[in-house]
Amino acid sequence: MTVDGPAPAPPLTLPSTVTASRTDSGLDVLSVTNAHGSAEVYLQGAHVTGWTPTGEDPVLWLSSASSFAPGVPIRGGIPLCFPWFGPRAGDPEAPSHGYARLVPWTLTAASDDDEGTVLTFRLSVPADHAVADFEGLQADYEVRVGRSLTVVLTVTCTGETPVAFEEAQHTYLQLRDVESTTVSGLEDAGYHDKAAASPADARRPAAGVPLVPSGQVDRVYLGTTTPVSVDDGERTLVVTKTGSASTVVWSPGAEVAGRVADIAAGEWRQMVCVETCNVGDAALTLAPGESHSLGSTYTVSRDA
Ligand SMILES: O=P(O)(O)OC[C@H]1O[C@@H](O)[C@H](O)[C@@H](O)[C@@H]1O
Repeated sequence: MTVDGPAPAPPLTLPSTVTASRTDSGLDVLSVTNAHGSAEVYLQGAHVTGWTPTGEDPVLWLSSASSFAPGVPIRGGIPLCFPWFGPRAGDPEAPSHGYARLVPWTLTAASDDDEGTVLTFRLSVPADHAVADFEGLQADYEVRVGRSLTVVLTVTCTGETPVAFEEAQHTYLQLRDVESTTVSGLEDAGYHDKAAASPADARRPAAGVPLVPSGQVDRVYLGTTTPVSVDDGERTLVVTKTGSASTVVWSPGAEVAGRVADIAAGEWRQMVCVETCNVGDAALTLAPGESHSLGSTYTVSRDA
């Protein structure tokens, strides 16, 4: 089968583990099923919307109220935030979390190995989303679907001047109930509390204890490079990362979720975002010719 999406030139031959289809709304999606697990990846945003290891329950939360429309971010899975995170400083009209999740990426390779299926994508920014400050950046993304899931975003400075940017794998993890879930691995890190009443009050010291998210949680943990474990009482999801110096944890809570059109009533309880990232003080600058890779590996184990 060949991919009928935006400009893979020449069209790639897909392994038998991968099928390509197009939604009624015109989005191209790749479905992966191999001996180790299954996954779905939309070309828009190179967005992994689902991953289920064989015999497990789905690991990624996907909103039942999400839009699946060209140019609209998908709510759930692994949105890629790039080349900025949140609102763009000094540009209130710019889309939240950058343009990478809004535009189709090009599938550049698809193959199987002993551990699963590997898909790679390249971001080609259309003119209506191009931002001059970031024109010198090339972004490539590798998705490995197996017993674990690994995603790696590699950014290369191909221009002639240094470029600064932010990046995040904004992963929504599927839970039983966020308010009885324990997030461990960040307790020794100070954080910037985006939910604080005033910016002057937003810097917080390390909590010293694991986080049990209650109500709205929106935190940028600083200086975090080690794994984060998310235990919902039935299973533990572990996020191991590379090339990342910050971690965002986001749970909207009832009040904020009630104002988000693409989160259905009560569904916020079944997810938490643990985001492998380089944002804020951890933003990166690449000199001409330099590359940087940001990676996350997700594993799941049943609690005893
Ligand atoms: O609605 P969006 O643009 O996908 O963002 C969702 C959330 O993403 C989180 O990463 C941010 O820290 C939150 O502040 C934000 O509300």
